[in-house]
Amino acid sequence: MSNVSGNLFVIAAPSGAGKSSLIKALLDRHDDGSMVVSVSTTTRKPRPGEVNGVHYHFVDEATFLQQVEEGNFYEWAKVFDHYYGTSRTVIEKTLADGIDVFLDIDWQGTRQVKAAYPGVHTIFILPPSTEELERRLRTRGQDSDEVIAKRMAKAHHEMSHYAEFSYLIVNEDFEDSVANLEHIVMCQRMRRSKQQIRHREVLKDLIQE
Ligand SMILES: Nc1ncnc2c1ncn2[C@@H]1O[C@H](COP(=O)(O)OP(=O)(O)OP(=O)(O)O)[C@@H](O)[C@H]1O
Ligand SMILES: Nc1nc2c(ncn2[C@@H]2O[C@H](COP(=O)(O)O)[C@@H](O)[C@H]2O)c(=O)[nH]1
Repeated sequence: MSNVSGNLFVIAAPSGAGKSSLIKALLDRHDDGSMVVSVSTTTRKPRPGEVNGVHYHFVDEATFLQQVEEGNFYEWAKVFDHYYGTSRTVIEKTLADGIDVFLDIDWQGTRQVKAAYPGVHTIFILPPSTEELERRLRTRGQDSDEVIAKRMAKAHHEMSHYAEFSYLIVNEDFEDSVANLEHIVMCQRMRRSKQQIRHREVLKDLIQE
């Protein structure tokens, strides 16, 4: 990917730790169109209130696998028995337009993104405890006991990958966590714009000579 000017951020966490809520809160604070969350494609069935094209692009398995064959995904993985993937063209176009992009994906997808785009900023969200994680999944009230049990059974494995990420946030107090996430994002934005100013200065000098 060349001439990329937006920043790419991956946020991963065990299911229920709060990553979608944190991304949403950050986007609500910065509603100027400078950052977006990528809408993934999935074979999972919509939860009550989930809207096709807003929360996910909901497709059947055959459609998903055809898109895999066609190379449409930037990354994809099977998570909790369902397929999930990130659209390649949307990511590349949004970044090229100078917009920061958040990917709410699992550790398998994160590995693929790191391999494709080493400049990605990776953030892992931890719950304060296993008990609190389960409480959050239950109070979210959107998954059956069976689904919650499956997600809790996979939580420790997901968390065992935390060291593959550049930043860790323990999501205990929600507002503190949003502030930490915002701090990481703003620091990376500033770094990127300083780099771009420096590149422009160097190019100007070189072209004048
Ligand atoms: N710091 C927090 N304290 C208390 N509750 C929280 C906190 N952060 C998030 N929650 C709540 O926990 C529940 C799970 O959050 P959320 O849906 O954002 O998790 P997630 O990591 O995106 O899960 P999934 O991977 O399944 O999509 C939600 O009901 C949310 O309001
Ligand atoms: N590798 C990918 N993982 C994804 C993607 N979209 C979501 N996810 C992860 O799946 C689980 C479950 O999500 P849920 O909405 O069913 O609760 C969670 O860890 C997500 O981060 C994706 O495009 N690629």
